Amino acid sequence: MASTRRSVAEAAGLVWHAGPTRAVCYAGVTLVQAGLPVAVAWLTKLVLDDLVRRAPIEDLVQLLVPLVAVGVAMAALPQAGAYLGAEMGRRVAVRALDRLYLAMERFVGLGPFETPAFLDRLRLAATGGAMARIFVGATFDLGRTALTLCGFIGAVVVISPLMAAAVLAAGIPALVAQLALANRRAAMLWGVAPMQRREMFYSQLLGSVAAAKEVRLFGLAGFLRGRMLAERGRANDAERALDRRNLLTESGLELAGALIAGGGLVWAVLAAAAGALTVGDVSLFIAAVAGLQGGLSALVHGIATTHSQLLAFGHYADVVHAPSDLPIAAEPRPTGPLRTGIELRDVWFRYADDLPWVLRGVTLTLPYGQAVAIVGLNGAGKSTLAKLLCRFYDPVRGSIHWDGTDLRDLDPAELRARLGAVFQDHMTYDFSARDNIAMGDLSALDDLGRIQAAAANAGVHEAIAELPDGYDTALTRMFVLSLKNEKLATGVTLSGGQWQRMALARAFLRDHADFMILDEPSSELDPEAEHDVHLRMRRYRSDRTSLLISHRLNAVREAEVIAVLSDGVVSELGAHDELMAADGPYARMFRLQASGYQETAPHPFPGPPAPGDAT
Ligand SMILES: Nc1ncnc2c1ncn2[C@@H]1O[C@H](COP(=O)(O)OP(=O)(O)OP(=O)(O)O)[C@@H](O)[C@H]1O
Repeated sequence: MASTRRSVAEAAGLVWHAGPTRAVCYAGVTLVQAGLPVAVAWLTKLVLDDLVRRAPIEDLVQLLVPLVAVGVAMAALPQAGAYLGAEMGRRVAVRALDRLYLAMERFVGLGPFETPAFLDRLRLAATGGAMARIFVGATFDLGRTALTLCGFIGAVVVISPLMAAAVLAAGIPALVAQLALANRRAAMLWGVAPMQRREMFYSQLLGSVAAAKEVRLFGLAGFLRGRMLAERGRANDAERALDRRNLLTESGLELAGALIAGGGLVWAVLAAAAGALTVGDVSLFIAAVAGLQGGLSALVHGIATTHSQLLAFGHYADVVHAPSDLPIAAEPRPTGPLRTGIELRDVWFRYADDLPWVLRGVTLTLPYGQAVAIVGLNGAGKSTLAKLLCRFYDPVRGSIHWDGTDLRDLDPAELRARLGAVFQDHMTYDFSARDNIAMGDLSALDDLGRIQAAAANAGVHEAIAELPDGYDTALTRMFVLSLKNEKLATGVTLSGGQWQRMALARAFLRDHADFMILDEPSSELDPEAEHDVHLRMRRYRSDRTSLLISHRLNAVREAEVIAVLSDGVVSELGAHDELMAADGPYARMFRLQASGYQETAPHPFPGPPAPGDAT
């Protein structure tokens, strides 16, 4: 009930903010439209009665003038109403879209976007939001139908209260049945949402450039198509079951309505023959019963449709009113320039309560102006730690401090404005080369000089300059809309290493950042490029606080502090020389990697021993 109230309030707010004057005009037109059919029926009854009793022509004219006026209004008002409604609907839709995506910005962490239930809700919310204009229009229609209905009920009550009660009584079960159906439809939509999500996943895989190689090489197309169709089949089964139920219920209701109308007609004609009703009464009765039944049926359908739209709209309202996924300080402390460093104090973290711990008490200081490197085996939690430093998640236990202030007491947007980062799974935007780099700092969107400097720092300037349209070349094989001149273009794609340099250029664009996170920034580069990029990064990092994550130990050896992460804790800490002298796991990993570059190194994938080999 509370959620219904909230949805109704949200819809009313959307209408009001879309333009109060327009809303009032639309409501006025709707109100007048509602009264017109009843006025026509009543005036027709009076005209017929006057005709039967041979009333003077002046009396008839007095009735015919308003009857014609009402007819004209009935012809003209729907167009005016449709225009006002459509304009209001467009404005409502824009505002709904804006509010939904504004609300999504409130989710400052990554958690919700990794939760299937949230993703389903988001999809339904987007549908519900897009439905806002239909929902609002349907609500006004519903109001008009209800008012017309009240007018006809009044008319039938005047002639026969008993008949009015019978027709109304027939409508109540219909209303209850339709509401139940609407609830079932909403539950069905929620139930099939995961199937639709999976179906979309398979269909996207089948059409995705990224998956095309493996799909073809491993012959996955048939398998994926089968799974996609299986999901569609399950969703169809659920829809079919509901449609069958609808069919039975609605046929029964229509039949009952027809029987009541027929019975009423017989009664009215017999009553008129016996002199209990006038001819005008019969005409009004026929018009009123038809209007009442039509109106009741429209009302029942309208309520059911609006109700199911309201339930869909509820998902939209849920998302729009959802609090942030991470607690945001009511009065955040300012995030000043980094002065002393960043500290992790006994940080414990797991992605969900039912998942294993990734970090089990990490304590580490990243001193101001120094480069700290984190190394460790796959899955040790290095990227997780980097994400915690961006406050994409909060530690489950322990805390992270920026110059002594807990990250939870800072404004996440202010904190992130002070960070630069290259993530292991960096983005490749289907934009132009210029826009791709500008995503790192939108203030540089129109400053080609800054973009070129960042590209040069990342060692990708020459490659971009040689593209057909230089920095304006679209980096995609899809059709894209340039952010700059809104022209459609298709372009070229870059190699993996070039994309990685683009990600670096984005990070370098933030040359004002206090703290730089580089998570495997050179994993896709050839040895020469890697060497080059590391030289550039070293230059860039000097006098800056940075965190470097890399499996290439040669790349991290110059960091002031190297932390080895294993079993969820920092197991070794120190400069390269200290760690080598300690001869622990770091030294072993380093020697193992170095041995890979020796000509006499053992084969990395030794085959099974040959027959006769000594064991
Ligand atoms: N979004 C997520 N949801 C659930 N578990 C996750 C998520 N991201 C990572 N994990 C798990 O957390 C653990 C640590 O992952 P993480 O990516 O931090 O390791 P890593 O040290 O960076 O590994 P690699 O060297 O392979 O990049 C892994 O077991 C991984 O499965």
